[in-house]
Amino acid sequence: MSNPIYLALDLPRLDAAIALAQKVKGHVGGLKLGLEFFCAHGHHGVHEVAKVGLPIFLDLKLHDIPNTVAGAMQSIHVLEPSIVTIHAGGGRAMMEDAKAAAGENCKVVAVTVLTSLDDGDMAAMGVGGSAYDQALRLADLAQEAGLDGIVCSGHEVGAIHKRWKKGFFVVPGLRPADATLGDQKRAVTPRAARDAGASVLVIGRPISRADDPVAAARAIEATL
Ligand SMILES: O=C(O)c1cc(=O)[nH]c(=O)n1[C@@H]1O[C@H](COP(=O)(O)O)[C@@H](O)[C@H]1O
Repeated sequence: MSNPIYLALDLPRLDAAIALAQKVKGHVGGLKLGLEFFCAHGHHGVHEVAKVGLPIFLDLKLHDIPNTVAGAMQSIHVLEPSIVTIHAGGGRAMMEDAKAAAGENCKVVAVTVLTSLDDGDMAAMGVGGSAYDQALRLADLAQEAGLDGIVCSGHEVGAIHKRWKKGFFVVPGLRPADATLGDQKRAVTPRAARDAGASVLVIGRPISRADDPVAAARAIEATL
C-alpha cells in the first residue's frame, strides 16, 4: 500500500520548502501546497517543488461563483496536480463546474467543515446543528455533485465513508498523541484517521516544525 501521508509545505520560503521535501521524501507519499505557498510562489513554485518527484496536492480551497472557479481550475491544468481542493460551501453548481473543468487524472475534493472549527463556530455562523452534522450534509452534496471526495476531520470520516463507499477522503487536523493542537479544534491521531477510512493524511507542523522532521515523519509512518 502506498504511503497516505501528504506533507503540508506551509513554509514562506521556496528553498526551505524544497529542502524539507527532499529530506522527508522517503517517508511521505505526496506534497501539499496551500495558500501560503501558492500566494508567495505561484506556478513557478509548484513547478520547482514538483521536481522532487512526489505527487502534488494543490490546496487552493476555491470558493466563488461557478464560472470563476471553473476558470481557475482551467488555469491550473498546466501544473498537473493529483488533487485540488474547492469549498463545498460554494454549492452544487460550483462543484459540478469545477469537476467538469478539472484536468485529467486530477481528483477534485471539497472541504466540508474546516478542522479549525467546532460546534460553537457553527452556531456563531448561523449553521444549524453540529460541525459533524454539517460535514455530513456537505459530503452528501459533494457526492451528488459528482466530486471525487471531500476533506473532513477524523471525527466524521468514518460516518461519511459508510455513506460514500467509493469516495476519496482527505483528512487534515492530525496530531500524534503528545502534540500541541495549535489552531486545530477537531483533531485526531493519524492512525485513528487511517482506521476510520481516510485515503490521504495531511500533516504539516508535526513534521515541518519538528526538531528532526525526518524522525517525526518516520515515527508517524510507523504508527500506521
Ligand atoms: O484542505 C486542507 O488541507 C485543510 C482543511 C482543513 O479543514 N483543515 C486543515 O488544516 N487543512 C490544511 O491541512 C494542513 C494542516 O496543517 P497542520 O495543522 O500544520 O498539520 C494545513 O495546510 C491546512 O491548510
